[in-house]
Amino acid sequence: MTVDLDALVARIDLPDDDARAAAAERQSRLTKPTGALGRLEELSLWLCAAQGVCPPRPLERVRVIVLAGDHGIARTAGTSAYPPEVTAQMVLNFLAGGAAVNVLARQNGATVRVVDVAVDVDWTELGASVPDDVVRDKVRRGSGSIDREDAMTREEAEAAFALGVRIADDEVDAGADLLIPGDMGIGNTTPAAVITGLYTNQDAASVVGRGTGIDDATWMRKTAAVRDAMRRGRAVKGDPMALLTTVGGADIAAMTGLLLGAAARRTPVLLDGVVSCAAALVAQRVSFRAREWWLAGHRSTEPSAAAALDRLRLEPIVDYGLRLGEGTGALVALPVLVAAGATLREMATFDEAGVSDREA
Ligand SMILES: Cc1cc2ncn([C@H]3O[C@H](COP(=O)(O)O)[C@@H](O)[C@H]3O)c2cc1C
Ligand SMILES: O=C(O)c1cccnc1
Repeated sequence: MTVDLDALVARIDLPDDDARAAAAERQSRLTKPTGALGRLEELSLWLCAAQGVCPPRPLERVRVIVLAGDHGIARTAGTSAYPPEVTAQMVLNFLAGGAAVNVLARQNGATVRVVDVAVDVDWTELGASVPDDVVRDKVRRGSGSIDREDAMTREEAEAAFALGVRIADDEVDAGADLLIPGDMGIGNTTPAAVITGLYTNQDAASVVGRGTGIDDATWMRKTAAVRDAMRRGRAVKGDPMALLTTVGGADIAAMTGLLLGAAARRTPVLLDGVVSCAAALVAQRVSFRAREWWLAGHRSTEPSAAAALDRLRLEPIVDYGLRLGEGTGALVALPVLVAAGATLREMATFDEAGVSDREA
């Protein structure tokens, strides 16, 4: 199967400027001093533009899609503070509802879907029973050690990417009105740093962070691995699918497809941490319009997240020192976006409430 990127790009439009203008006009008539709701006003305009309607509809079916995959670099170079088997164990934790993403989703009335894109496990061997819809579309077991070999074949990258697009389509068809990309994969901050380093023109040391909490010696190994992978990836920077193949990972390829698929379906996205920001950088290389459908939920403490957000020109909604992934940062930001929509939708206008507007 090959992915027709041109056809996908052709389906990506810009959000609705008329709805945005109507939102700005309505904001100016609400019972508050002009501009007094600060960034909530800006977010409400964005939501109207993305939904193509003013006032905005309540967000009723927010879906977190956790894309799980392992990364060979965690085994060969030991770039994580935690062992690789945690990826599969956490997938089971997500399914049982015990992870941070489950708790935060429940708090917000959002739901979580987990997809095994490339977890390095055979579930039956492990003696675990995993629902068919979680494993059905698995692309491979783990991704290659990107400091020395490709993450996967081009065919696998395209299959993973197409899976992401398909997930976006399925979710939107099922009524999703906001998508949150979540990541789970020990070692995944390494390919995220590689991609971000390449697309923001920074060296390895500037984009490598502490991930799950690595010590100095591990940081040095991780930085060397990122440097080597960046060397391998530099030549294919201009070809997003080749970049994903060479130094990405199947889960990151799927996330890239998900972000573009959401844009093609005119569906807003709240980005999360380093992995979704790296996928967003790749997706932006495919379509510059796609970015207009995304908001940055939060600024992770990882240096590559800040670099990527800067390049994407996205100002995060919250900056709470989170460094977890899974979609958690986006879920912490979600109530702010919900509040922005609610004020624009539900506040009385000066006319309705009989409140005197400012003198013209
Ligand atoms: C228990 C646990 C739960 C997690 N949930 C998300 N991550 C996050 O941390 C990992 C990336 O960091 P690094 O590159 O340093 O391995 C990914 O699994 C990411 O999803 C977790 C990590 C752990 C250990
Ligand atoms: O902020 C993130 O997204 C992050 C940080 C560390 C590990 N995993 C994810």
